[in-house]
Amino acid sequence: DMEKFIDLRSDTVTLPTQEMREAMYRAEVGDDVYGEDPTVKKLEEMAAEITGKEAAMFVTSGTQGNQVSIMTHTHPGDEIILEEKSHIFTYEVGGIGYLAGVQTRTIPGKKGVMDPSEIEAAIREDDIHFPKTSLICVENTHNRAGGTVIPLNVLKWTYEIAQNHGIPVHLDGARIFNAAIYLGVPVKEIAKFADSVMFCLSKGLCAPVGSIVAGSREFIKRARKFRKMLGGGLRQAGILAAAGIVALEKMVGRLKEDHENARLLAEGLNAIPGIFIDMETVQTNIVICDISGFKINASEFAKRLLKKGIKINGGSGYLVRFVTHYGIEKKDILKAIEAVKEVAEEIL
Ligand SMILES: Cc1ncc(COP(=O)(O)O)c(CN[C@H](C(=O)O)[C@H](C)O)c1O
Repeated sequence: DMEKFIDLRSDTVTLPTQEMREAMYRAEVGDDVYGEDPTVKKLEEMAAEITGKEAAMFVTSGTQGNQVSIMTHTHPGDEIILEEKSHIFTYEVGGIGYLAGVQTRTIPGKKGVMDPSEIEAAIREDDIHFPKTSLICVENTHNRAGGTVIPLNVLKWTYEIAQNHGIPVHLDGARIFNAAIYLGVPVKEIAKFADSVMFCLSKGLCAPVGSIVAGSREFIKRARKFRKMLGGGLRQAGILAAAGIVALEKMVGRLKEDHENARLLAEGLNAIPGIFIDMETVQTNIVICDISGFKINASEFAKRLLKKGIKINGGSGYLVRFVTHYGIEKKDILKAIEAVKEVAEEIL
């Protein structure tokens, strides 16, 4: 059973709180395809206000939110600029090619952050041979870089370059609330440097399902049709949106505990011979470790930790990710550090 494991695979594993379950049970609902679900509408209005956008739309997942945003911003045959290890490029099943029909121009980021001058250099000029660059995607926090935050001045600079070229910016803000807590600013101070923003209710904020896309009224109107096309037109979705409302009202402030737990974990792991962590990347709730010093890969390492009651994702490489979240307490962090120490002693 899940209970006996300390699950550090992802913040996607968070379970809904009792308060969310009660709100879901009591939710006032209607047919959201007709725009008649009062709870979905309330969530969308809250999300628009929080992001400082004109409108917002409930979507079934972060992936659906990113895909629908890209379909809305672009035309088939366009080129989009995004970071080479971004979620949109790495983990969305090639959806942007299949659904939006766009090609990608990836740029290697530093700690997940693309250099705005490299973005500008990648924008296509007007030439009979060239596709049009029609979107720039940024990810904040950046998952594979270790949950790193884009400095606000860099995000502003990126947005100014995009605006100078008449190109929209989409912000994959799956963990934008983590970024806002880290920076000590309201979410809208980040979201103002993007035309569309996606954020997840179902990760650190603990809702069982769903994400939000926010943008101009006109953008959301068109995005709603692409969502419908993908089968995302939901009926009495207020059952799900009710949990999202609790997430936004009650679960944001506590994210700093996840950040403190990640820092505690990183400091403990980094002291173990065979593990290397770039502590500058430990900013929010994700810890990426290089275990090549153990001479076993991520899958073998994950297997050994599983035997000690710790769940992390495997993989063929030598980078492993630990993610802290609502279900993880300080005692679990200390147990995880002990378990890794035992694995290190078995190996070294
Ligand atoms: C930056 C970012 N943007 C989008 C998504 C997609 O969200 P979902 O489609 O899983 O709701 C994720 C999920 N990330 C998940 C995780 O981290 O465990 C997996 C990798 O898909 C994400 O990290």
